[in-house]
Amino acid sequence: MSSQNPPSPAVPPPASSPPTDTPTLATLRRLWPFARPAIRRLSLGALCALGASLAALAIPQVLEAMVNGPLLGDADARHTSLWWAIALVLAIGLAEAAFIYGRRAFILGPSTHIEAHMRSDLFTKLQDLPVAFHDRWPGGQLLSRSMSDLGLLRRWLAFGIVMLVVNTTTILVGAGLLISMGGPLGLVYLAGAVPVTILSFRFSRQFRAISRLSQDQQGDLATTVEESVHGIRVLKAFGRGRHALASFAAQADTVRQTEIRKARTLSLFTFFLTTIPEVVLGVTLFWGIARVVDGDMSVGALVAFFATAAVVTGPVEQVGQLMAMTLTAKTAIDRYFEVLDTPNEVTDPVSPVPIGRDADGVATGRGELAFTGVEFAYSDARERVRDDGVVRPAEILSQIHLQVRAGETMALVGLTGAGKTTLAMLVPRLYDVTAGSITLDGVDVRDHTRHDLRTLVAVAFEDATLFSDSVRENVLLGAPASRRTDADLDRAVQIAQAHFVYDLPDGVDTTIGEEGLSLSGGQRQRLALARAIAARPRVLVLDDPLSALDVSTEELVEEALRRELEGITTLVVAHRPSTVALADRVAVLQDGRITGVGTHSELLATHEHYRYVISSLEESERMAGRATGVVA
Ligand SMILES: Nc1ncnc2c1ncn2[C@@H]1O[C@H](COP(=O)(O)OP(=O)(O)OP(=O)(O)O)[C@@H](O)[C@H]1O
Repeated sequence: MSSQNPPSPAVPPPASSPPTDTPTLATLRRLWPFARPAIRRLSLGALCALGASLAALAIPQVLEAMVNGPLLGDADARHTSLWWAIALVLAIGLAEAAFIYGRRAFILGPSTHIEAHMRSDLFTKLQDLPVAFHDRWPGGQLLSRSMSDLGLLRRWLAFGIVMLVVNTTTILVGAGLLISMGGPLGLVYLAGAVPVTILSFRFSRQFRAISRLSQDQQGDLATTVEESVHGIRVLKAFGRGRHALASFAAQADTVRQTEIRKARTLSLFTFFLTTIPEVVLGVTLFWGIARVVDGDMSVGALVAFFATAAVVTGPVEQVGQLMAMTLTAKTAIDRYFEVLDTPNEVTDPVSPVPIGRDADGVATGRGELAFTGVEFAYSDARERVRDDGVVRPAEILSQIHLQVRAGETMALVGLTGAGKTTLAMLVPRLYDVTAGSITLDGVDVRDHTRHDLRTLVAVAFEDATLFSDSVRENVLLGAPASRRTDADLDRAVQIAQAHFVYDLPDGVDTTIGEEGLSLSGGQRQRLALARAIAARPRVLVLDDPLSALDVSTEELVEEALRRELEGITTLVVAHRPSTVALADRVAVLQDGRITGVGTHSELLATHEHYRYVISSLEESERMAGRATGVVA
């Protein structure tokens, strides 16, 4: 039943991958599933906008009737007709205002809903995508896609698309009226559409490329800001603030220059869009007056012609802005779907094996862990020719065979870069093995849903990530619903020796700030450990989560772990001899292979590389002033 996934194909990095360049209409069509629920309100909004522009076009018709009738016609009828005409213009003007209000009222809601819906789908996708994806995609690129790109899209939905439809309709209806009213005069006016169309194509091509560049650069800039804020302590400690500022300023200047190029391209296009209709209007004005003088056209028709032309000129001049908005929205949609379309290689099986749970919903099982012929390569690792002649990313782990007995604490030991963390991350499927299998109580970990597997396996990393929330919420993050009581919280806190939480200003309800920055490294690590314990797993994967603790506190934690978590299988990545000494057995990882398994003393007696690793760890401890004397 095992869902043997193929080796993960490389996730394309955003910076080096060619940007998606689908035709604009094809891109816009992708919005349909999001827009469909709101189509009624969007259509009503578009109808209101259309009504407003038709009302604007109707006013010149009344003007024509007014000029030809009351103003130039019979003096007796002038008075009454004039009032009627004024009342009509006023009514049409009020209708136009009402339509504009209706457009805003109908469209505002749907556009914000579409934005929220798309943002939530993006967040769900980001949660679902494997760690390999996040290794490749900088945070700022994801942030800019979920925030500024979707904001641009909302503005386009609320204004751009509607005005584009309305303006196009106004121009087409206006063109029809101009031809019907002015005959050849209308045709001369419309001749201006030829250069405008040619320029529009050129503009569209240029603007699309710059718009993409600008949005990508803004994503990179967001990444820099995010990294600088995240690493503010390092920057300050190394006095690199000025350097960081200089490189940020250079990057910000690149964005500024791209924005200027973008604005220049748009300004040039707008210049032609404004100039061409004005020139054509001048020519038609000259010819129109001549026609009136020759008696080929009435004064009222000429007034109406120019009033209509004035109504049409506005939308023509706005075409540049609206096209720019549309192309920017298209880029935003492309960038959004680049993430949404990324295939997920770490998926749930079609027929998952359910996990056992007790009456309280806590996972049950022995927790026996077995690695059989496990191989692993990071998809972005340097490629090399393998024995079978196939070029593949170089393997980090190869031919791993390891049995971790139920309830046993197994330490993983090896030199730096040997692959210990990588091996530990394969258990909860943060990455999938590229060959071989990992089983938990005889079931391939890929045969459980990821949710179930992560109920069975809890992880605590050296780099403890805490969320901007209370201690309580941070610790009970992964706890089963029935095990979220104060007693459960206290138990996890006790085992992790995190008693300091009771001394915080609001005790366990204290908000610990973004990533728990207000806590020390050791305190953060103990909270991360408490979180793993509170999850009530069958297997605990500890990636050196006690590295920031002093040896005596580490011993207390380890003792509590052994005493309280009896029966829970623990795989611990060990960087300190003291951690190793507390394990039941130790596995030696050497150049991506397990070269020895046994108790600490057995390995000391028989395994040369192990002795070397342990003495290196001892040496590091000594240099850090924390000698433990485990080897001796
Ligand atoms: N996301 C990644 N993409 C590509 N290579 C990676 C990635 N993460 C780790 N590596 C590489 O995999 C190898 C093993 O790394 P790993 O972190 O598993 O070693 P480790 O034994 O835990 O090291 P340490 O003791 O220093 O923590 C290293 O060469 C590392 O550069």
